Amino acid sequence: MSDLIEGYLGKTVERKKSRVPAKLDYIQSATGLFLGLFMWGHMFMVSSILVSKDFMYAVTKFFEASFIFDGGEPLLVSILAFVIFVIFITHAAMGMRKLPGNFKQYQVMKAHADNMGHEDTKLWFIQAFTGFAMFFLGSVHIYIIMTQADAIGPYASADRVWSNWMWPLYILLLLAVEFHGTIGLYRLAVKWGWFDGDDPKATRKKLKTYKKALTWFFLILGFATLAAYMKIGYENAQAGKVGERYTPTAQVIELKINDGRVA
Ligand code: HEM
Ligand code: HEM
Repeated sequence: MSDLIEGYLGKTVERKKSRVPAKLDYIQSATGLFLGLFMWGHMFMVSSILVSKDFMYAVTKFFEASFIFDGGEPLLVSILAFVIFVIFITHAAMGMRKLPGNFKQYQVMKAHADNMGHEDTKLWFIQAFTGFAMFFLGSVHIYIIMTQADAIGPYASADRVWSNWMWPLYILLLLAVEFHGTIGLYRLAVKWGWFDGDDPKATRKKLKTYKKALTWFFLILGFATLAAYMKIGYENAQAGKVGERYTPTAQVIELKINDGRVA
């Protein structure tokens, strides 16, 4: 009954405003923070290919807990991807509340932003746009990784990027997630006053510089990584090796020794 009254009148029986919006904001910030930090880790793990194929192979096997399960267990990566997907969907559901719902709302927001000429208000627009794009781009990626966790590795990932045409999607997703993530973390720091100190204005300026530096850093790292997978995928396609799995150098040497070819 009280839900019904609040539903129609926008106030509880005690004439108080609901606390739900504040809770939803908190969930949005918490999931955003988690995803933002997760993505930093993610970009470093994925960029292991820039060191060497063997290193990327070792990182993959580490996440499959090959130190416990012989040869690794990709199901663990599927479970991790599922958990991330749930957090991603929760965050997106909270984010939907902030997107303009019709053209009139959009027009009001745009006029307000233009009129204010305030950089942080413009940042909000970028965040709404990149967030919307990730509904589609992020879902495709996470679903594929979750259902094909056994196909992660120096060759399998490169084949997916090149031969399975994931690179155009990754270019867009990389741009969206890097802008959205760093702007989001910046906004969080400002919103909750994490590093305010004695002079919040000076802090905001500093935070802006960090934001810019981090965006550039992760974009350059991300595009270098993507180029590395594209190159390996292209070479595999040229050599007719698409679908072949990578054998780490140590294992190749061992095989050769067992074969009697190396004394
Ligand atoms: C479908 C996917 C997503 C949608 C629709 C979405 C939407 C949004 C929106 C609209 C905001 C603005 C909230 C505000 O300023 O009041 C936001 C904030 C944020 N998002 Fe996302 N987002 C998505 C995915 C992600 C991902 C993958 C990350 C990780 C990099 C992320 C990190 C953040 C952060 C750190 C914030 C700041 C939280 C806050 O201001 O409370 N988001 N998101
Ligand atoms: C547990 C969850 C996740 C796992 C295990 C994972 C794994 C991977 C792997 C293995 C790659 C290399 C390419 C491939 O194999 O297809 C990759 C690339 C990529 N992932 Fe994820 N991913 C996860 C979640 C996410 C999320 C939530 C986002 C952003 C919304 C994201 C954005 C990207 C981007 C942009 C690339 C291209 C990398 C680059 O250009 O440097 N991933 N991911």
